[in-house]
Amino acid sequence: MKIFTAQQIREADAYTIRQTPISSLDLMEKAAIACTAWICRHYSEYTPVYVYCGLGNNGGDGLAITRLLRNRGYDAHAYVLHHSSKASADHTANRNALQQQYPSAIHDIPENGLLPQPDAQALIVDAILGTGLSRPVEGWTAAVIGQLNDLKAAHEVVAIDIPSGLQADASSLNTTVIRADHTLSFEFYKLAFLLPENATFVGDICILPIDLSPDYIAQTPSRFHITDALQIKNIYRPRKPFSHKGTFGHALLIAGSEGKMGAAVLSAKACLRTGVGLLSCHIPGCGYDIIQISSPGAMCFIDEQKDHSSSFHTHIPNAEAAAKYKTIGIGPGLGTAAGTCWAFEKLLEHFHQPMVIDADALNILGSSPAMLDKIPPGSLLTPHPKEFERLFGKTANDVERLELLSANAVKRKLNILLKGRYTAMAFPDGSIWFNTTGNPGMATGGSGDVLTGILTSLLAQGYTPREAMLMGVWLHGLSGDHAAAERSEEAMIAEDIVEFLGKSFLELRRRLSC
Ligand SMILES: NC(=O)C1=CN([C@@H]2O[C@H](COP(=O)(O)OP(=O)(O)OC[C@H]3O[C@@H](n4cnc5c(N)ncnc54)[C@H](OP(=O)(O)O)[C@@H]3O)[C@@H](O)[C@H]2O)[C@@H](O)CC1
Ligand SMILES: Nc1ncnc2c1ncn2[C@@H]1O[C@H](COP(=O)(O)OP(=O)(O)O)[C@@H](O)[C@H]1O
Ligand SMILES: [K+]
Repeated sequence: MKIFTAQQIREADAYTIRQTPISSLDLMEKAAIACTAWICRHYSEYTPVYVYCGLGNNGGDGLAITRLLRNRGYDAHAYVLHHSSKASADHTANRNALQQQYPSAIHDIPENGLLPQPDAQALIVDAILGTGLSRPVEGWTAAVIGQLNDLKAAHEVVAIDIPSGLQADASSLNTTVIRADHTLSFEFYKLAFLLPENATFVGDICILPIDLSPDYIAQTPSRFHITDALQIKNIYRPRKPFSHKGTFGHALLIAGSEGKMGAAVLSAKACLRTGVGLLSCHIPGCGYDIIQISSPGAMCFIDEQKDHSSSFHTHIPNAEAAAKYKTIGIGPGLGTAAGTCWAFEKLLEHFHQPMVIDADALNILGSSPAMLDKIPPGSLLTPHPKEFERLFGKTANDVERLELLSANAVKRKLNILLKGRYTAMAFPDGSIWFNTTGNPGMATGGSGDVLTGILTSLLAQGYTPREAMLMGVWLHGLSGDHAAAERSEEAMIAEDIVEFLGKSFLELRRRLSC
């Protein structure tokens, strides 16, 4: 699914009005019908509704929602805030429609006027400012938003299209923005919804289709995207009847150190459960029994060191030997001992196929930036925000961080993801894809190690690095969702993500047969 900028959304709107029989007012009505239906599904007709409307089309939506809620028996009132000198045409048309049917439902609040004190249990609907925001809010408008935010402890807030004050495509850090519990947005996610710094503004997101022109959507290029099930279904390749273990690649996993063998176990299990043909693990001496007992499907090399690994480079003594392994996954629980750093550098001398680099392997790169230049093009780097910062440096806000992520993916021809609620995946072509599967139950030690195993497995099986990243991150989140559904977000642990990989694959297969 594409993510459009506010400007592109305006163009989609205009294109739809030009190319189809639908008028701009009809489109607003569709949007308002969808929002009203959502509100009616979630709040009883005894809920008083206070709709705060601006003077643009976002306010027009609010006025139409007030009328439609009244039609459904709700005690809804529109408070029109005079933050500007003139109202938009569709705002005025909807004001007139509300005035005609329910004159007592409209309340004008002049600039610097006071807001009403909402009844107990009232729902607040924010239709003050939408994608037409042209500057950060300040003065009276900021004060109004501040007052509404102060009511949040006692009232739920539903934002229409986007929380007022939030910029769709730029950082809104240190500006005044509505703090919504739910955001009902039209047709597309906005980039701002996916940034961690906006989590407290956006709340839960619901995307409501309003039938904007499919032609415009298909023809218009976008740099930002959301991965969806259909796309993953197209990437997924079911196994052929005559395939054998050689068909699905041999992966080498370099992981674990004393006290952190669990990370190696989780990665190895995930790699096996994702379908790799053969898996060899290189681990320190202390981990032999642990890996052999926990993951009997994996083969095992033991390092000469007991507590860390320092000789894994010997598996790839020259370019010919590299061909034995389709890919290498390195990093989970590895540690950053001097011998490990040295062996990693030596490994990169002869291994030039795309590999998966995570955790301590990223930390090693962070403290030795020249090594970054030696990472094979096409490799997958999987930092969480702290590892990202160690690798590429600090940024002032989340939008700048996305740019830094993308710039490195392009410059270094790497596939780099940034983990989070909506993991961002940056590709060498400059595009950025966000993943929506997953849940806070995955915020538990070892979840990332599982992802490394999944990605390593998919690369070994011959998926391209881009396919492996898109599909692996999606599967990882979906398996986390299955684990949470069955075992709760609290009780689920990283191993559960591995256990539910099977259910996720079955779901992919089912979708394939639909
Ligand atoms: N596209 C779609 O798919 C559909 C879009 N629809 C809806 O249209 C919305 C976009 O409407 P829009 O373009 O009229 O802009 P909107 O957000 O109401 O703001 C403009 C007003 O705000 C003002 N203003 C701006 N910044 C300000 C500030 N910082 N502080 C104070 N004032 C500020 C500006 O006034 P001025 O700049 O002149 O002072 C003007 O009065 C969109 O979000 C969605 O809800 C649906 O109805 C149908 C389908
Ligand atoms: N709130 C969340 N919603 C969705 N996914 C999450 C959430 N919290 C964590 N995750 C996922 O869990 C994984 C955690 O990775 P990481 O921090 O590297 O864990 P560890 O180092 O303990 O293995 C990431 O893939 C991340 O996207
Ligand atoms: K709004």
